[in-house]
Amino acid sequence: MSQTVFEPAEVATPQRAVRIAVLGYGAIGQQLIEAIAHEVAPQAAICVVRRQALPLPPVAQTPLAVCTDVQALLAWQPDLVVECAGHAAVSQYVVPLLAQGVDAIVASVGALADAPLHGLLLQHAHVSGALLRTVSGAIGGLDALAAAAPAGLDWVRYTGRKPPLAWQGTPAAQGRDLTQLRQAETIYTGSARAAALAYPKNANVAAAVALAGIGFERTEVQLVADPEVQTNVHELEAQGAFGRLHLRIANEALPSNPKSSWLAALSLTQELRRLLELKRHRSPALQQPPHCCG
Ligand SMILES: NC(=O)C1=CN([C@@H]2O[C@H](COP(=O)(O)OP(=O)(O)OC[C@H]3O[C@@H](n4cnc5c(N)ncnc54)[C@H](OP(=O)(O)O)[C@@H]3O)[C@@H](O)[C@H]2O)C=CC1
Ligand SMILES: O=C([O-])CC(=O)C(=O)O
Repeated sequence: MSQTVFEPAEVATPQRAVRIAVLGYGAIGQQLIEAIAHEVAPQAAICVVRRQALPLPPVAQTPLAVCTDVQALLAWQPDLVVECAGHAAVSQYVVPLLAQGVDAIVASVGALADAPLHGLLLQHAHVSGALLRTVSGAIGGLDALAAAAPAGLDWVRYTGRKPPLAWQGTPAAQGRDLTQLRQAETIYTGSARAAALAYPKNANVAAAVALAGIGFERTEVQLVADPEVQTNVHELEAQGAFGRLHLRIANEALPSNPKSSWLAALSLTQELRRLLELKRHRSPALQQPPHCCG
């Protein structure tokens, strides 16, 4: 018998495989799917949501279904959705899926800087009972920040420092030749809200820090293009009644996208592990071989 994500002894009445929808097949999505198929949930049915209906080869013998619209995805009845496609996919897919009671894990945390969208997500999760999880992504220490917040935080600062190449295609490239940068240049200072909205592919971490700590307006953000660094460096500093926090993390970027850190993909995978574990306790029947859409 092939291996399942759940311990067979713990499964009362096997009925079907857990169905995981993955939004986006880019640098993070491909890492995530490899992890699901090889280790996290080898018997899961996976449906990949793409902008175009391009077929995908199976990963570790797991057939990958492909959907290109929300109606087809809803018809497939996913048990949970993992978003790694960008801010637009949050409103396009996560909102209607949450409304239908589908648990969601969101990597594009910066999308929640759009206050009406954030409100809608929370409302749908509340009404449908679905879980909405955002990831710490490319940073860490958010558990400490969240724990410290109720006791009072005086200030929270986040600095995102990446090589110039990682800022191509962003407002940082306007009026500036990033390839000619010889020293570190601050390309943004301001609130986490404005950072997340202006840099949707680079400031999701700023949004995650804001959500964990003192919110989008009060979280101070600095973004730096730095030719001296080879990694994506994230720094979190905070002071409050608890004491003082300073965390610095130097992340390897994913080979196919210099903007995105490998840790972001690992963090999404870890959140998926946690959610599957929770779902296993809630509905032990989720385990049998898949029946895919697409
Ligand atoms: N929280 C964190 O720490 C981090 C969060 N992120 C978030 O994760 C996202 C994905 O990162 P990454 O994988 O590196 O990015 P990539 O650009 O490598 O991949 C994004 C993928 O999403 C697809 N896509 C884009 N829009 C849609 C849509 N509306 N519907 C379906 N698919 C879509 C793209 O498809 P196509 O090929 O057709 O263009 C592409 O395959 C980022 O945009 C960012 O928002 C990223 C890094 C860190
Ligand atoms: O992956 C990273 O290093 C961080 C990132 O892009 C983001 O915060 O959006």
